[in-house]
Amino acid sequence: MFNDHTLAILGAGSIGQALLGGLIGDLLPPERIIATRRSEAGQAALRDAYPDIQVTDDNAAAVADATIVLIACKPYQRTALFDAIRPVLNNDALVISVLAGIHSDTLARELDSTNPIVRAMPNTPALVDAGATALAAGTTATQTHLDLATAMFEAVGTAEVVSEKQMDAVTGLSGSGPAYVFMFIEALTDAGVRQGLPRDVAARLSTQTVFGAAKLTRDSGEHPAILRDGVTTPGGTAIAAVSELEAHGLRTMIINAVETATRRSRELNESDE
Ligand SMILES: NC(=O)C1=CN([C@@H]2O[C@H](COP(=O)(O)OP(=O)(O)OC[C@H]3O[C@@H](n4cnc5c(N)ncnc54)[C@H](OP(=O)(O)O)[C@@H]3O)[C@@H](O)[C@H]2O)C=CC1
Ligand SMILES: O=C(O)[C@@H]1CCC=N1
Repeated sequence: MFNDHTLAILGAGSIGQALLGGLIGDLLPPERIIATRRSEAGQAALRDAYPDIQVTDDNAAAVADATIVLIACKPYQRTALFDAIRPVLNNDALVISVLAGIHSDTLARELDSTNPIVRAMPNTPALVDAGATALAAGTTATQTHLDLATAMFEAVGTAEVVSEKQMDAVTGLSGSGPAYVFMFIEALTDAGVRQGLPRDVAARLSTQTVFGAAKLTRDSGEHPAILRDGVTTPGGTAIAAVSELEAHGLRTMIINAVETATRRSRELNESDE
């Protein structure tokens, strides 16, 4: 599938490198990958971690021979990057954007191109090959382009195809979701410390509890409410805590948080902030 392809990763920070780590060697040989960063320090770190790929700060040179161009800078950093690549982007190169909120028609207009565009919304667990990515094809992308982009993100976790309209919700849920789960793990750890557990013990127990509960949900295919019922002995400890969480509106809090993040994703297409 990737036999004839050359990949340019423009803005290889956290997300760009997560993908790089999964692709290198398995799907693409390192000599057909080129990655860009602005800073000297960033480029040096890339060269250290991936000595066999090409690293540069020259985005125009990076896209000159690329058949797949992954745009992985922050949304507000894209103007300078687009100015650099606009004159030299190959017309038929597949452009994959992970920029939160930015629509494919906005990207096409800003790049002044009819290139096939696929949007992807990964998340940081891609760094450990446990990412959750949703992908949406822009109007000029074919099924082949979507399949190619999907295969890239499947190298670092799971991938779902959605409509472009659903991308803001995905950004609020799984794109931003690790932040909420990290907060939960931190809070659970503090709760253990509050009850007298040593912090390192509490941290290991809370992390493994979240990991185990996620794995059980995924592997069993059971509804989470059924699994929760399995933990709650009548008159026992877990139901006492569940009642406390319900009283404080855990469910509503999460629904509202995802709604706020989804709205913020929508706003990003309209602003440069
Ligand atoms: N972090 C997350 O959880 C997620 C992020 N995203 C999206 O992924 C994108 C990247 O986020 P993330 O990886 O966290 O951000 P990072 O800041 O880690 O990475 C962005 C990189 O872009 C580089 N960069 C900026 N401008 C240029 C330029 N003109 N030329 C070359 N390199 C450039 C920066 O390099 P330098 O540091 O050298 O200046 C930086 O390393 C964003 O658009 C975000 O919306 C999507 C899903 C999840
Ligand atoms: O906060 C952000 O903009 C990025 C996009 C998804 C997760 N983090």
